[in-house]
Amino acid sequence: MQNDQLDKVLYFSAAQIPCHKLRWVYDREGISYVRRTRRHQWCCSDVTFHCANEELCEQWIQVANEYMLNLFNDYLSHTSLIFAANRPKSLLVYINPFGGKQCGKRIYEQKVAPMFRRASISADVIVTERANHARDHLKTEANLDKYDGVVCVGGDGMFSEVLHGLVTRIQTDNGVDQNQPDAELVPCSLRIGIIPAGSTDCICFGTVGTNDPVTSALHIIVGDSQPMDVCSVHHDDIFLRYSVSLLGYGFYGDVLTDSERTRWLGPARYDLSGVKTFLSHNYYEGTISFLPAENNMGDPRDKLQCRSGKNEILDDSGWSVIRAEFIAINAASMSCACPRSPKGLSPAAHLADGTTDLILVRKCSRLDFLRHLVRHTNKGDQFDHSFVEVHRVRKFCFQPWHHELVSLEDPIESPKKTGFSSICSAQTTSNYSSWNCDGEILPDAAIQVR
Ligand SMILES: Nc1ncnc2c1ncn2[C@@H]1O[C@H](COP(=O)(O)OP(=O)(O)OP(=O)(O)O)[C@@H](O)[C@H]1O
Repeated sequence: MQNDQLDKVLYFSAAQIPCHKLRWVYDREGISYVRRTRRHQWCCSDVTFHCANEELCEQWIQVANEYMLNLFNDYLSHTSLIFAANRPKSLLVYINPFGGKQCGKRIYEQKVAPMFRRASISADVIVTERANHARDHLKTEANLDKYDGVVCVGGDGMFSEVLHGLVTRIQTDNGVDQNQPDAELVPCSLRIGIIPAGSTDCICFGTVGTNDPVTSALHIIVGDSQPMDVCSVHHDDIFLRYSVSLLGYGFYGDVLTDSERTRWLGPARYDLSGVKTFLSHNYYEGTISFLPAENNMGDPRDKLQCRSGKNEILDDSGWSVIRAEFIAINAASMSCACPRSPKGLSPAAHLADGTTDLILVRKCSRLDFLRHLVRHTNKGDQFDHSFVEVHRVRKFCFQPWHHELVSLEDPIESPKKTGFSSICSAQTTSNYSSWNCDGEILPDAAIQVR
């Protein structure tokens, strides 16, 4: 095959197929594109090149490799994804071997590392040995000057570790006190890549649109980037955590608290805890105060998604205050979509404009709450209920109120905990719920978020 023929065939192959549905496979035998059909099968192939001479074959592979990466560059820029010209050359990779179905190491070694090698990216790999290993290493030891980016192989918890490690390190190096809620944080020049290998992988899904390690590796290789909002969470003047996806009090806090007891179940633990928490049907009293975003930031119900990264500094007037009984308070800084809930908690949440979508679900019947939950999985509008309101906000505070916990089914007496109901209400002894902050439980219920 002549050079120009290869050029044409490769061009047709790459130009006609959306990049997230495209994979390439090549070995000593030749090179082929693999394309996903409508029935989600992998069908081969648009180009296959065979060569008896090994050295010549290597040369073809090298040439084709350069062509393919250039074509993906063109493809990405034509489809208006934000494209950064400076591709990474050196990466620091953290693998959580225990995330999701415990496949992180295999995914990286079999799918991602070969692609990085072919793209001439050098990677220092650390397989974590304990929770917070990646965070602590980034905070104190890692020589960040050596790298163009940090990659985490795992789920949302792993991403959160890397985010905390990096942001904290940059602030420490620059003398910024994270405990000051109004401190101006120093931006971090290193980008974070996510190779999905967790249970929900909601951050990867919300930014890339799919949970596929090969697609994510391609985005990393070509230097694609997506800015993201990061919320800081404080209790009085103590920094607690950063959040990029969901801050949930009530229902999602209770689900997480319960699911932590059954980690051995793997991803199925969320289903079990979801059902138990739903059946418990707890509600919590508290005061939520929030600073609404300006009108030009859109509305959570306008169905207009935005990934642009605009973020103006504005004044702090116009706070609203609501005191009520809530089944759930959720702040979604991104859609929080995942394969199970393709729309997510707030389908039109903007990815990077300095706002979060605050969803307040007030006390309602169990059936009404079920209707609300089911609408996350179908075409119905989950905000179109009298007991649900949603606001796009820049800041908010929550203060819980002491309250004797009662069942909605029986507001006079406390629930009796026998038989099946004891399973359902096993976690309901507290007056407060907890905040689920991107999959981690916060130690305080009273928080300030900006
Ligand atoms: N070697 C390790 N041993 C035990 N825990 C670890 C280790 N490395 C990381 N962790 C912790 O495991 C937790 C869960 O990891 P991860 O987010 O990768 O998977 P997941 O919880 O299954 O997925 P998701 O967060 O998407 O639901 C993280 O909070 C992380 O701190």
